[in-house]
Amino acid sequence: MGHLSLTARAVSVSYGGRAVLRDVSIKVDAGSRTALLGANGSGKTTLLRVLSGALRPDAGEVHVGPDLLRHNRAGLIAHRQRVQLVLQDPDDQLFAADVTRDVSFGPLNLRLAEDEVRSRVDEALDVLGLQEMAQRPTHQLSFGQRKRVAIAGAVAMRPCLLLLDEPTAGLDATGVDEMLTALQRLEEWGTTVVLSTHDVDFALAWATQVAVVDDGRVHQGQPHALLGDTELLARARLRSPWVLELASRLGTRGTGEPPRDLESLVALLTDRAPSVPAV
Ligand SMILES: Nc1ncnc2c1ncn2[C@@H]1O[C@H](COP(=O)(O)OP(=O)(O)OP(=O)(O)O)[C@@H](O)[C@H]1O
Repeated sequence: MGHLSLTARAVSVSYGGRAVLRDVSIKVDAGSRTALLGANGSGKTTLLRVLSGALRPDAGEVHVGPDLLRHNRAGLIAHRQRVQLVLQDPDDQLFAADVTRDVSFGPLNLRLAEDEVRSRVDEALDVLGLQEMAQRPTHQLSFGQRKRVAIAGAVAMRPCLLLLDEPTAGLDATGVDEMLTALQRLEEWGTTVVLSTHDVDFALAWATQVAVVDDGRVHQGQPHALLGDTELLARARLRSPWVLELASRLGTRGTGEPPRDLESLVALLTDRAPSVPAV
């Protein structure tokens, strides 16, 4: 396998005459961790669909490494063997009776030999930490587990690039930790991951490069530079990272000792008065 870069150049998409992406360019470096950030409805899914080949843009081009994505049958088959998109809602993707059958679907469709299918499915379940659930009916799994099964289905296709639409949305803290472990293993396994999120703090903790969707345009850069640009974040209807928010609140409070108890810290961050005055 091995990492490959993914590039979109001058991409525009409109739905019914309404522009969602306007002359957008983005470069996902081979081996990077790229977070695509934007508010609800900003166009993240649309861009991921363009990158995956599922949506043909009105204008612009997509390249994997040096190869141009062509929207004919052969071009799309070749592209999908390298780039896989996992949808936000696992229930849009899972349909087989149990986990193994679901994850086998893609490799079986490639008409691979039985041994090869089995080895790909084992590998995908292992990377996603799902071996113990291999025989379980998918509908009995938790939402977070179903999300990982959907990713395993894409991983079984052995893509170089994995596009994950909101992989942490709707997960509790344990689910997010399990997803982070899976992302780490995918990276070690040689897959470059691009994910969409509106969680600025998650992007700051995970990504090596970020792209912010703002009114049909995409701004790309280093996480610390872009996510420190509070004007851009406000325009894109995204929250500032909590560390910046805390630092700014502490700054306006003068040079005294910062509060150490949770209640006073929450009060500092939210303007909510503590029930017991902080000393
Ligand atoms: N097939 C479609 N036909 C018409 N409009 C669409 C279609 N798909 C998306 N849109 C519209 O395009 C805009 C961008 O949608 P998109 O799903 O790409 O945003 P998003 O950033 O992924 O949103 P969310 O965070 O809510 O998933 C939205 O206003 C949406 O309603």
